[in-house]
Amino acid sequence: MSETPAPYGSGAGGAAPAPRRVRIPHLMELKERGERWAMLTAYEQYAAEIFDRAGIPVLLVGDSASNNVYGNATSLPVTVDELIPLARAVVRSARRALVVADLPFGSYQASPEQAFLTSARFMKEAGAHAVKLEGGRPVLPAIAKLVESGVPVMGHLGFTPQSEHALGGYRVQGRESDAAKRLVEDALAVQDAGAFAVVLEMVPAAVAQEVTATLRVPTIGIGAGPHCDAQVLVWQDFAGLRTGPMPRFVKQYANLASVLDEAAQAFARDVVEGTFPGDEHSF
Ligand SMILES: Nc1nc(=O)c2c([nH]1)NC[C@@H]1CN(c3ccc(C(=O)N[C@@H](CCC(=O)O)C(=O)O)cc3)CN21
Ligand SMILES: CC(C)C(=O)C(=O)O
Ligand SMILES: [Mg+2]
Repeated sequence: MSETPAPYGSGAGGAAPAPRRVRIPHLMELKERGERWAMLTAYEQYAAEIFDRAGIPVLLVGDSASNNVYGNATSLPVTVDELIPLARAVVRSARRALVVADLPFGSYQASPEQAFLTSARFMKEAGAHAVKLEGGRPVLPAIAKLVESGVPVMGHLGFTPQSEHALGGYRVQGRESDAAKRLVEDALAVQDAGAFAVVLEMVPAAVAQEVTATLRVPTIGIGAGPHCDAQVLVWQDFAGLRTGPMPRFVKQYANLASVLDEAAQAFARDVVEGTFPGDEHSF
């Protein structure tokens, strides 16, 4: 009769049956029905559990862990060995969401074979359900190789942070009409190579609208206007955990930094003043 408490890390549901995992065909159905959806990044257990419980259907273990977990200034330095344990934690913690692992800079550009070996590591060692990689024409053979080999691929066009030095910084892409035309062509090529979705980062809303209308697979916008099939934000941005200047495309839905600031100050004060621990915390 006594209830055994769920062990730490077992998730909120305890003995509840595992809900059905979101599958890629479902994302196509949502597009056909005109239903929009949200994606968030996640890099660890509690964020993954919370977003999964909230019904976010796709979680991205972004290479943005580089500058949101590992303390780097950009996404360039993060390695496969650093991302795999984070992806594993998210896969273990999300019961329903599809978990996509972002392939970091240098782990797929050399050849389709390199892209496959890196993706196989994310799938075998972390249990990732799909991978994401950046770029258009240069990565089409890699996308085709992955898809032929059973690896679902999410594309990423527009501003591609791994190329920030080549692109000359954080800038909107596809503003000129020839660049917009190339973006639509690249998106079609990425789809035709087999990608199941395409992230569009920092592109004019009208261009993202055209890509969204052209593609059969869903577009996922970040700074790409309201017409995409889905939207993605980095979780430390949307939750206000990160402080400092935010890109214009971020909407802050909470202010976790100030919540934790106050909590840390209160804890420190209680310890200094001797009011923590109290009798109720002591044995
Ligand atoms: N926390 C975080 N959020 C992100 O959205 C994000 C990352 N990290 N790391 C990887 C990339 C880098 N990205 C970024 C980073 C900065 C800007 C930025 O500063 N944008 C400014 C300037 C735009 C301009 O000059 O045109 C903005 O106001 O949007 C944009 C995208 C998006 N990704
Ligand atoms: C912002 C998303 C699309 C991303 O690539 C990342 O978080 O690394
Ligand atoms: Mg990324």
